[in-house]
Amino acid sequence: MAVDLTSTLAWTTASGDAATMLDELQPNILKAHARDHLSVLFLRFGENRKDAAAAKGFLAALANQQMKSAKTQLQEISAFKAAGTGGTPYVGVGLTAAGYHALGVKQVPQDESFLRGMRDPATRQKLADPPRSTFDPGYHGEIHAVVLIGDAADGAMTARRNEVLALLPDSVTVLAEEAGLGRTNSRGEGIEHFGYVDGRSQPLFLAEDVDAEKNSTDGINVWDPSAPLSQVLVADVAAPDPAVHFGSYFVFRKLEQNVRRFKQAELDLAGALGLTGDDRERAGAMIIGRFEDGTPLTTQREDGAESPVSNNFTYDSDLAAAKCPFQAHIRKTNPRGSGGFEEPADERLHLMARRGVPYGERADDPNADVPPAQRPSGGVGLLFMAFNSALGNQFEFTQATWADNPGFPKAPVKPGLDPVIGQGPRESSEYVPGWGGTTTVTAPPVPQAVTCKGGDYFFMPSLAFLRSLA
Ligand code: HEM
Ligand SMILES: [Mn+2]
Repeated sequence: MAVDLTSTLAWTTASGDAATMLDELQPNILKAHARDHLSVLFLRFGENRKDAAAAKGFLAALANQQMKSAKTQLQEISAFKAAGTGGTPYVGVGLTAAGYHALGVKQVPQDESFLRGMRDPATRQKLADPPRSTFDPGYHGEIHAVVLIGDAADGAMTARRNEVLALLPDSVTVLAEEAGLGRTNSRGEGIEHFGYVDGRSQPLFLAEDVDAEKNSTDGINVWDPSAPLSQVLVADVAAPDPAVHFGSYFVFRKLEQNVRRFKQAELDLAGALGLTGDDRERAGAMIIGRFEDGTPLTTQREDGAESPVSNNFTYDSDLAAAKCPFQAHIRKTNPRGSGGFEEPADERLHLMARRGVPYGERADDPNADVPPAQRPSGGVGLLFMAFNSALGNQFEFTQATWADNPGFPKAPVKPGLDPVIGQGPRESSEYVPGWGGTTTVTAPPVPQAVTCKGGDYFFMPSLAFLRSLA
């Protein structure tokens, strides 16, 4: 039976075409792979025919020797849960449209944004991206491929990275390498550099994951995180059998975080809204939409909602944004049915599988109450990564039509840009200082503290395609 893309997949009982699909799909797409230690290598292939052959040999060797399937990843997770058995490192590979061209592969994934690439002026304009010349040097030129090597442990990741590098032919250049380093708060939840729990809200593609969410977190009866496979998987047209060989479009963005500026902005907003004492923490929550510990601002006026971090909420009891501002990052990027421009079912289609990892080292504790001057102003950030089945309707839509659009969501007053990731001119926004109150205060714009320093669009093909290159 053909792979049913219209719903979630029960992987433990998958058979036939669905089982083959899992055997040939890369890990980390349907479910996040452990990757607190991550190396991201950006590659460029050589120019001539011989170089293309060498690059193909490299990709096939990676698939044959270093990569595992989505199926194996899921089995490893089960084994770990059952017996604590450790898993193997993740190796993932993606190609840009230019990469397919350089390899001389005729069948190329056809997503329009992918074909244009992130370097294209039209893409840059659409996303309101800074000029490519301001990106880190490794991202100035044409990128052909990305290789991700990830593991829970540094040692295993580094060993695997060195094995991957040893396979590289001389004609393949490493243009850039990023080092992802996961961070956790005192409860062991993953956080980003501004100090907030991240990676919590995700579309879930596996029926088993939806069940786990239902039974071992705050539930799924208010916000249903399930998403059909069609929201992440795409037939791999270059593979031997696109009916069972699938891949996914992969967005990578190196987003530098000026933590000092952001933490100052939290203080400034608390001041502008007249928040006092512990309640000053609410300023940052108004920017993100969750408190640092992940407590959703729309459900609670203070932090402390117990672990596991809640995700079973919508904005239905907060349609006037008296609790959580319209412009808060998580309300802009997932209005949960309250955006006002689309039917809730259509609005959900913009969600993507986020797989980001922080990068950069710092001396201070992100959650400590220290003056902004003691915070890093550069050198740290988020390696934003996400899997999409349609870049234009997911990542690009979220960035351009939601985050960068001052008129989203539909509201009595213009919400303004997403204070975290919005790109473009910022104007003042409205806030309700008293949680659930009626009085509104206008505060100056939160300054931009996230800057894109690199990135591209890739397709992460099936293992069958990669092996077929030999
Ligand atoms: C440095 C940049 C960024 C930071 C610091 C950041 C931070 C966060 C945090 C703290 C959360 C809440 C945790 C969670 O619900 O998982 C979150 C959620 C989210 N972010 Fe970001 N983010 C960044 C970039 C982006 C970008 C570039 C996009 C997309 C264009 C994005 C889209 C989302 C989405 C869709 C959610 C989930 C919202 C929900 O379902 O409630 N983020 N982000
Ligand atoms: Mn704080």
